[in-house]
Parts: sequence; C-alpha cells; structure tokens
Amino acid sequence: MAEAKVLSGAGLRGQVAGQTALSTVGQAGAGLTYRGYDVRDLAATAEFEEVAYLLLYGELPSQAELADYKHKLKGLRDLPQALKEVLERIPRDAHPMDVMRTGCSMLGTLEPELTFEAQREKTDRLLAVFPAVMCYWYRFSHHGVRIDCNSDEDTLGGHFLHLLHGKQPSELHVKVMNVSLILYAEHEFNASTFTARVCASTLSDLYSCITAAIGALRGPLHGGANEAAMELIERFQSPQEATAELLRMLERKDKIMGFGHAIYKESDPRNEVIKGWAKQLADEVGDKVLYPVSEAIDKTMWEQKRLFPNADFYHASAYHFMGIPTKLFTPIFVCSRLTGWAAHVFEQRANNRIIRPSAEYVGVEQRQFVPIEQR
Ligand SMILES: CC(=O)SCCNC(=O)CCNC(=O)[C@H](O)C(C)(C)COP(=O)(O)OP(=O)(O)OC[C@H]1O[C@@H](n2cnc3c(N)ncnc32)[C@H](O)[C@@H]1OP(=O)(O)O
Ligand SMILES: O=C([O-])CC(=O)C(=O)O
Repeated sequence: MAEAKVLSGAGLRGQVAGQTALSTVGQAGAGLTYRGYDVRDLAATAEFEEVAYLLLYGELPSQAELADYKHKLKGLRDLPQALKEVLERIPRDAHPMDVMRTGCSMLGTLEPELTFEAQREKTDRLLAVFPAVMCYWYRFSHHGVRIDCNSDEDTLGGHFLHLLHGKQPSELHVKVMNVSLILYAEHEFNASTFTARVCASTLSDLYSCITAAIGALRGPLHGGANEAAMELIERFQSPQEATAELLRMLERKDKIMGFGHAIYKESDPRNEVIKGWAKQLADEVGDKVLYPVSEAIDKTMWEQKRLFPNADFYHASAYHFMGIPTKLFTPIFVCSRLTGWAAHVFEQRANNRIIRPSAEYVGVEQRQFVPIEQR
C-alpha cells in the first residue's frame, strides 16, 4: 500500500473547506460515490443522463422522468445564430478549452440567468449545447463545414460523436462515451469545482461560475492531463522504448501526466473502469502499440514511484481509438463535469457564505513610504 501523504497546509490539502451532499472521494482509500451510489455501479448500468439528473435534481429518475429529461435535452441542442457567428471567428489554432470558455460566456450574454430560479433550466441548456459548441467550432475551423447542431442520437455521448464525425456512431462507441461522461461527472472539491463554488459564493450568475471552472479545468495538472497523457503515449513505438524513456524522465524528476492524485492514495476507482473499455477499443481497432505502451508506462510508474493512473490516463487511448482528436479530450470533460459544477453551485447558493479565507503574510515588515522623487 502507498504511504499516506503528509497533509500540510499547502494547496489547502486535507482541509475541510465546506460541506457537500453530492459525492465522497477517497473514503476507505479508493471509493467514489455520487449521492451515495458507487460510481462503478453507475458506470456499469446507468446512462449519463440518469447521472446528470441524479446530480442536478437530487434522485435517480424513474423511466418516465428519464425519457422526459432526454427528450427535453434533445430539444435544447441547437446553437443561437449569434453564438455560431462568434464560434466562426475563433481561430483554428485556438485551444478548444478557450472555445468552450468563450462559448459558455457568449451564451450567458444571449440567454442570461436573470434569477437563481432559472438555474436548472440554464444548466440543462448548457448540457445540451456544449457538444455543439465544441464540434461546430472544430468542424468549421478545421474542415470549413457548418454542421447541423441537431442529431437524432438519443444520448449526449452519441450526439457528440455524431456531430464530430458526421455520421451515426457505433453502439460500442456510444457506450464508452456514456461511461466516460459518468466517470468524469463529479468529484467533490477538486480545483475546478472549488473555483465554481468560490464564484457562486459571491452570488454571481451560473455562466460566470461555469466559465471560471472551465478555466481551472484547462490546466495540465487537472483536466488537461488527458491531453498531455496522449502526447506522452504517442511518442513511443514499443513498450520497451516507453519504459526506457520513462526511467529517464523520472530520473529528471519530470511530471508524468495522468498519474497521481491529490486525494486518492492507492488507486483511482475510475481508472479500472476506463482501462477496461480502452482495452476493448484497442482490440476493436487491432491496436498493438498504444495500449501496450500505456500498460508499460503504468507498470513503470508503479514500480518506480508507487504512483497509479488517475481517471485521465486511459481516457487518452480510449478517446484516441474512437477517432477523437487529442485537442478535444479536455472539452469532453467539460461536457460531463458541468453537471457536478452546476450541482455544487446550487448547493453553495442554498447555504451561502462568501468564501474568503485568510493568508499568512510572509512579506516585508511594515515600512515608511518613500515619495517617487526620493527613490
Ligand atoms: C481528473 C484529474 O484532474 S486527476 C489529476 C490529473 N493531473 C495529472 O495527472 C497531472 C500529474 N499529476 C500531478 O501533478 C499530481 O499527482 C497531482 C496534481 C494530481 C496531485 O498533486 P499533489 O497532491 O501535490 O501530489 P502529491 O502530494 O501526491 O505528490 C507527492 C510526490 O509525488 C510526485 N508526483 C505526484 N504526481 C506525479 C506524477 N504524475 N509524476 C511524477 N511525480 C509525481 C510529486 O512530485 C511529489 O514528489 P515530491 O514530494 O518529491 O515533490
Ligand atoms: O479531485 C481532483 O483533485 C481531481 C479529479 O480527479 C477530478 O476532478 O476528477
């Protein structure tokens, strides 16, 4: 078993910064629950829309409620023309997380949240449009195509794949997207969610909270790690090459993206789930390189550092095998985590006090001001 981390004050590690009824992370070493349900059970049997409903509305839906919810989301998928025009002006080489941030912020100007009573409506709208925000910009800037932002796909994951590839996705791919969106949906007081809550605590609007959270998720130490992991994996042609270079990287004390976690100490429960699906996808495409390379990195990290893959590492190869461009990996995380972020915003608003911690001052002693002409 890995050694327990020293919980010093840095990074607020180990400090309880508020209450939540939404999830538990790392209880009994490796657990993850959403409103009391084990994420592995949800990923095995539920649909992402069921989990979104659970997080946003408080309980799992009945069959009729789920059908209504999916129907509602389906009707909210199209983008306003003004948003399409903004997306068309974003350069091709922009980072897609900046596109998501801008898309969210722009929608906030077109369809503002005028009262907190509208918070669930606005969240459902964002949930329905995020795949189109990403794909409309991507297909326009990369292929010169103005896509139809609607599809007949029943699920959000299937809808995303349809918009991206311009055709109906396979059942396996829809299933994997569903699992992936469930795994990424909620994770207690991670950096982006905490950002959303800090913003919510000022009584700001939902779009500002989500825009801020997207900015926090973008970094490679958080959501950006799935992209960074892909960039690492695809450098190698064989497991042997990967192991040799990994040893050199560790010697240099490089950070290996997709490994380690601020809270989990033994393993990330989401990893075994997505790893299983990445293997199935590798078999489907007849991969003989990327998956074995990923396993070699995984093995070396454990042997050398006792560090385990987090949710991001095998997501990289899973997404790659479904033909998703690497630069869109972290935006998919946004499409899912929106549910957790919004549920935390609702929770913060329901029992709010502005979040305003104190700092330990480590600067110079108080001193006399010197006028500029005497300096
Ligand atoms: C969905 C998600 O957001 S999951 C997280 C995604 N992020 C990544 O995968 C980025 C890579 N990982 C990391 O940078 C870190 O593990 C984090 C940011 C996730 C957690 O950070 P912390 O809680 O500060 O890490 P932790 O306290 O466990 O670090 C302990 C030691 O392990 C090292 N370590 C941790 N992760 C890694 C890694 N991925 N590669 C190499 N060394 C690492 C740290 O450098 C530290 O060593 P030191 O004490 O000699 O400096
Ligand atoms: O909890 C964290 O620090 C990061 C993480 O795994 C997540 O947000 O899913």
